[in-house]
Amino acid sequence: MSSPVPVSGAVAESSSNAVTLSTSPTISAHSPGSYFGSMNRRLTSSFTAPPKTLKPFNTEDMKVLLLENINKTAIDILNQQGYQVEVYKTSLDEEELIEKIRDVHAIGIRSKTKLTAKVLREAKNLVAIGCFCIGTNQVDLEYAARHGIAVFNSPFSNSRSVAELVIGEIIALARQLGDRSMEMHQNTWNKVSAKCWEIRGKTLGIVGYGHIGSQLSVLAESMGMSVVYYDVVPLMALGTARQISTLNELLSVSDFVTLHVPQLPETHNLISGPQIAAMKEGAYLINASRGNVVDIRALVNALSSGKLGGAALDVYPNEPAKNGPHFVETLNSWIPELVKQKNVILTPHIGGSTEEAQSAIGVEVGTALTKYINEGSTIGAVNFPELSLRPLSADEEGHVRVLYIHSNVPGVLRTVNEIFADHNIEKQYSESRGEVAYMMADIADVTTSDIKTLYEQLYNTPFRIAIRLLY
Ligand SMILES: NC(=O)c1ccc[n+]([C@@H]2O[C@H](COP(=O)([O-])OP(=O)(O)OC[C@H]3O[C@@H](n4cnc5c(N)ncnc54)[C@H](O)[C@@H]3O)[C@@H](O)[C@H]2O)c1
Ligand SMILES: O=C(O)CC[C@@H](O)C(=O)O
Repeated sequence: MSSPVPVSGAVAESSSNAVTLSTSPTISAHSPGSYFGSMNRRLTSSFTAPPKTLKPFNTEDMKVLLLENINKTAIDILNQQGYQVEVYKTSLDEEELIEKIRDVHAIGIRSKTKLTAKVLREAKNLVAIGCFCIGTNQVDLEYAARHGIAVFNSPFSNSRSVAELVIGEIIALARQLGDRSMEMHQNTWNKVSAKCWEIRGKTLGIVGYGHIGSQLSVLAESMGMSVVYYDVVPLMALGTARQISTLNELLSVSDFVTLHVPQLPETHNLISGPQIAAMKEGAYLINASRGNVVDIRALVNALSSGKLGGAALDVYPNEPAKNGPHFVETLNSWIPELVKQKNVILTPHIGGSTEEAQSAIGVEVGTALTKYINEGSTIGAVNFPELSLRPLSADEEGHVRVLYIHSNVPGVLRTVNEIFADHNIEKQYSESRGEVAYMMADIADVTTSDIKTLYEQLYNTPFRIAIRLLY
């Protein structure tokens, strides 16, 4: 544990409850030294008293790594907190990632960065992960939860962008726009109408009627399509759409089939040879969900045999970590065959890549990260119990907020409340999710020396996964 040293004058001045405790630059939320320090930040309060400045650590010690070209809105939010923010436009390969992640308290990624157990094992200081996207399959969520790392995402900020892309692709496939445009770029005039269709009156089959699927349903109906959908749970139909009880039935009645399911073991190769065989002759397949939802070899066979009239793919089993000439055979062995097929639109995972979506995601996930780091709020976490307490106000002197992540076993609250016994517990809230539970508590009548004792006692409890004390 680092030995207490006086806080700097600037911080002491800015905070009414500055204490003579500080931290080393290697501050860690998982070690007893981690809660020492100070934080110069104002919290909003629902009370008339001015907000209290919580001081979990020196903000300049807080290191955030942002990968994959995360939007400026997020960078601004994190910079405004005074964190040290390091930004990369691309993902990092595993070796570089392990090197970088050792040092940081929070990391922001999109869909390319694989935060596996192997990588997370090295992330000794990591408190939070922000997935600046919808999908969280790139993170080992369970490992993260078991090691006290909260994961946040943006569940619907890019849904509209994906739905609009799919609408564009439905028309582009029906009119063979990709091929006509490519021919013109190669100086070939090829005016044809054979197998080109209006979309009015055609049936769109949506697999997965969640945020994206249901948004798409509304757009497609407004253009005169009939919509059917298949989902593993019963869901309210929007407009005149109709839920269908089996995937095979949906496949057999749809002119266009579009996939909007998450990456799960059950959705791996959800569409393969037998499912394609169940589709209508000349139908079209669109996949903007995750790459391994479609068996691409089976798709290539169906395109070359003429069974399918075309396909649009935005996602692939293996995707390059950065822009450039990387969509080649060494990435996925079927690429040379796929790119030869007629009426196939291939896009580089851009479903959610619009200015609107990226800016909204930056705000949403950037804010969730700061609220967790500064206040302990886990609202919006995908692997943690969701909890929040109102911020402390400035007139609440001598208070400490305890954030205690622990194994979900009997007897924890009894033990913890014995540790709190000499103090008034003003608020306490606990929630579990699977094997992990999270307790937030605001404790009154706490002196500076109590903080250290409280921390040490909590640290030594057998159920502890991670602790932070904000004061
Ligand atoms: N291409 C892109 O840029 C892009 C952008 C955003 C999201 N996505 C992907 O799209 C997926 C869907 O996004 P969403 O926001 O609509 O998710 P969502 O969670 O709102 O909806 C998913 C729906 O799929 C259903 N589902 C799950 N398993 C199923 C199965 N086996 N068969 C049928 N339905 C099943 C769920 O019940 C749910 O209703 C995301 O998980 C993400 O992987 C891709
Ligand atoms: O922006 C990305 O990289 C991912 C987009 C999308 O697949 C998502 O999961 O939101």
